[in-house]
Amino acid sequence: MIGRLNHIGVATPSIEASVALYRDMLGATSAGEPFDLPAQGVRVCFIDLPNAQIELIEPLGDDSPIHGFLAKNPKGGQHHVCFEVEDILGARDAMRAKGATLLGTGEPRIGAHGTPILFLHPKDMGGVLVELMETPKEAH
Ligand SMILES: CC[C@H](C(=O)O)C(=O)SCCNC(=O)CCNC(=O)[C@H](O)C(C)(C)COP(=O)(O)OP(=O)(O)OC[C@H]1O[C@@H](n2cnc3c(N)ncnc32)[C@H](O)[C@@H]1OP(=O)(O)O
Ligand SMILES: [Co+2]
Repeated sequence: MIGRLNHIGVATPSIEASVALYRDMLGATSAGEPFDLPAQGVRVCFIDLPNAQIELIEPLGDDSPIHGFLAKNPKGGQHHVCFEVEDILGARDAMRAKGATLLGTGEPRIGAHGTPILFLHPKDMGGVLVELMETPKEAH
């Protein structure tokens, strides 16, 4: 069911500091412009890699879903992995049937790439917060 790895989500207290870290330590120089996703409670910045992206995420607003993570991991850390799927609703129903816990209402929301996304609770996914993202149509 899952397709390519789209991105690795990395939570950080400072996107600016993390962009500098990835640039200076790892030579990752292709960071895009940061942008806010108020509906998702995060500020986002993508670092392009040859085969995927690093998604740097910073809390945005008091209700950000990553405040808890950063309280436990003040320097930030690997937060989630995002896999592409062809059909987000089909994937949702299949995961639900297999006993995965869908986060939020279970209805897809629009993510940082402008396509529908869902999250699966880490407790059912071997301790990994899994994001499913519908493959952008132009990618077909
Ligand atoms: C959407 C824009 C962008 C995109 O790609 O398009 C993004 O990806 S933004 C990403 C930020 N948004 C989300 O993460 C939404 C889904 N996340 C959540 O709903 C919460 O973060 C949740 C429920 C996973 C955790 O919430 P919280 O930290 O407040 O709850 P707890 O502290 O009670 O944690 C419960 C349990 O889960 C473990 N946990 C928490 N976060 C993670 C994580 N990132 N990876 C692995 N495990 C995680 C935590 O340690 C607790 O475990 P326990 O054994 O019960 O102590
Ligand atoms: Co993500």
